[in-house]
Amino acid sequence: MTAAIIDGKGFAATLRERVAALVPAFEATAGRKPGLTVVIVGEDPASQVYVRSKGKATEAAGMVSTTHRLPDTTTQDDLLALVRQLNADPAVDGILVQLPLPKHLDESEVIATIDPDKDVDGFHVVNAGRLAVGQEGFVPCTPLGCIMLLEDRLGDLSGLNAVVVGRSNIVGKPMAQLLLAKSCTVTVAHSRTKDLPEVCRRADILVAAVGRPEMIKGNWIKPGATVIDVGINRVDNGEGGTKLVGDVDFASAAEVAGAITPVPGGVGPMTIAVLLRNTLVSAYRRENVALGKGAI
Ligand SMILES: Nc1nc(=O)c2c([nH]1)NC[C@@H]1CN(c3ccc(C(=O)N[C@@H](CCC(=O)O)C(=O)O)cc3)C=[N+]21
Repeated sequence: MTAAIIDGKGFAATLRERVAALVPAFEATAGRKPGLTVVIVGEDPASQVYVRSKGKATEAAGMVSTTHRLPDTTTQDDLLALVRQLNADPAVDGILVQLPLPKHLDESEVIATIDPDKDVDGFHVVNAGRLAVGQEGFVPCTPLGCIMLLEDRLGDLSGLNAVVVGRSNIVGKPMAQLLLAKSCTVTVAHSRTKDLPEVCRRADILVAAVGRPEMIKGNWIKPGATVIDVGINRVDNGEGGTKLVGDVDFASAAEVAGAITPVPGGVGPMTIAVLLRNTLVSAYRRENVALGKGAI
């Protein structure tokens, strides 16, 4: 193996500490702590695990964590009414509605109802638009975490060829926008892309966000490239249990890449750390407390 392993878990721990260190100054001025409210509908066990770890991380950073657990039988009107109540609550700086929602609920209407200035997930179309035109708003946590890892590793990204594999609204598209804002030459590849391996081999920065376990192989990677694996796929481990793998075939990719994020321990932990960062930023903005540029 030749690639350096990018320690997302360690970077995320440091980011959470930096967020926590900025909470007391907010509290001293605003007279309250930053608050994140998570809404979860239904009993999906994986979602329950994520929501619990978000709650713990929020409290560990010195912020107020509130969780609304709603039953599977919740109606669209009930859910929209809760979101409107949270929009109006001055103690709530961030609202996160855990996705996916049960099938009878309309996700896009729920997201559209969240106040864009409390949308710490960055999923509202207003925030997607702000990102596209370079205005201040909220950027989705996973792609912002990826940019932080890339800049930590490479410094200035300008002029680099970046290939994003995947075009989802929550990762691929915002990732491409962020890389473009950093002056990369950006290609967005997807399931219909012709000769995907050849396109990937042009990348100095390769971001894999397709949701197909171990699809991207070592011989698709330019020697020395930086590989960011956003995939989190639970697969059979061949011993009657399961394991987590990314969208990149780690063993072969690590022979070729200059640096690579592991799964687990790479991008995943960054997502929660950036959520706390966005909540802190929201709190400072909403109370007009100054947070120096580049402070976090
Ligand atoms: N409104 C909304 N916002 C989200 O940000 C959101 C969501 N809904 N729904 C579910 C996905 C998934 N997600 C993850 C967060 C952390 C890890 C994470 O920390 N993963 C660990 C491993 C965790 C494990 O062992 O299962 C790692 O990669 O090392 C993974 C996945 C946020 N999501």
